[in-house]
Amino acid sequence: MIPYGVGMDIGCRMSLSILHTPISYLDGARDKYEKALAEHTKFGMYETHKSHIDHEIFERDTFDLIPILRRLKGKAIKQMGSSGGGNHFVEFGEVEITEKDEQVGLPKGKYLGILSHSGSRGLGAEIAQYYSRVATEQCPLPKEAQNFAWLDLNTHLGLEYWTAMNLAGDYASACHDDIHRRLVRAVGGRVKARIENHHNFAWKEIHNGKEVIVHRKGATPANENELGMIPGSMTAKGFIVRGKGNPDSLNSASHGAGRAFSRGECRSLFTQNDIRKELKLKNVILMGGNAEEAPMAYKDINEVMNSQSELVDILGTFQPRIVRMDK
Ligand SMILES: Nc1nc2c(ncn2[C@@H]2O[C@H](COP(=O)(O)O)[C@@H](O)[C@H]2O)c(=O)[nH]1
Ligand SMILES: [Mn+2]
Repeated sequence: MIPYGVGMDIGCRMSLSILHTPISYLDGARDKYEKALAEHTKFGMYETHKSHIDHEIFERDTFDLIPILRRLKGKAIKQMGSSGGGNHFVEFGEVEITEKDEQVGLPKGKYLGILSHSGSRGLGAEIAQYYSRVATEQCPLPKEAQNFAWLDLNTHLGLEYWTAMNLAGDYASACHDDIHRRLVRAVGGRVKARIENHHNFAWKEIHNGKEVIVHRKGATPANENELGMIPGSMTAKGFIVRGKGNPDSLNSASHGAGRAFSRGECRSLFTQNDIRKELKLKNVILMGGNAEEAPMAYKDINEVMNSQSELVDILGTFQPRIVRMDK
């Protein structure tokens, strides 16, 4: 098990709620939806909600049995329902279901959607840092290969990481549920379907008749019939997908459009004015954000989807309309 192969934000994921609400409500009352994002989402290192939910996850023995988790429990409670910095986002937008699918369970048509992107916050970051360091100590490798240091799952430490990683994944999922619950309570409506997936995580799977640990760092699981959400950018459509279980990609697909420009390049390439123009053109409102996360930073998602037509089927799209990010 390679802790760095899972990534430093364990359980970074996409979660899409599809509401029963007609999409015209969003265009008719943009202020209401903006206000909900301003008041009921929290971002970055310092913002947290005033009230916290009693989530089942905090009752788990795991938090008491592993010393690093015992220390991190208080922080995890405080950060529940918040999102990270950088390109983590929460947005309202337009879902269009273009193919009928039993698991999605919705007729073709347009719906109001909430899409969130974030991970396991301080909890996952500290788990990742701690066990990456431990793996490096356990498994001396040449300097240039140190990120590949592993922990054997048949050892105490390996099992500890596996347990902590799974807890961080469940915590990330619970954070998204809390984000969506707060927003739905603020704007009203009912959730008809939820499509979500981790894109930084590891799973025990059978490939070529053998049990292996598949590390997906920046990849969407695309096992046969598995649903997932692949975003584009804050101005481009994202895609609701169903995996084809293609063994050539170890049943995986891309987890987004991916960057065309690094954060450093974005700082010198794009001005606030360029971003404002692009947002206006695509009729998207942005709250927060900066040049590093500019929509022009990303590749063309349509080209990316065309290149992975052997990995996933497309069931629908999500067009962001109001986007909130950290400042
Ligand atoms: N709907 C939105 N999608 C976005 C936005 N900014 C980036 N993106 C897409 O998400 C993935 C996430 O990549 P990660 O490596 O940080 O997990 C990225 O590749 C883009 O396709 C946004 O504001 N809204
Ligand atoms: Mn991510």
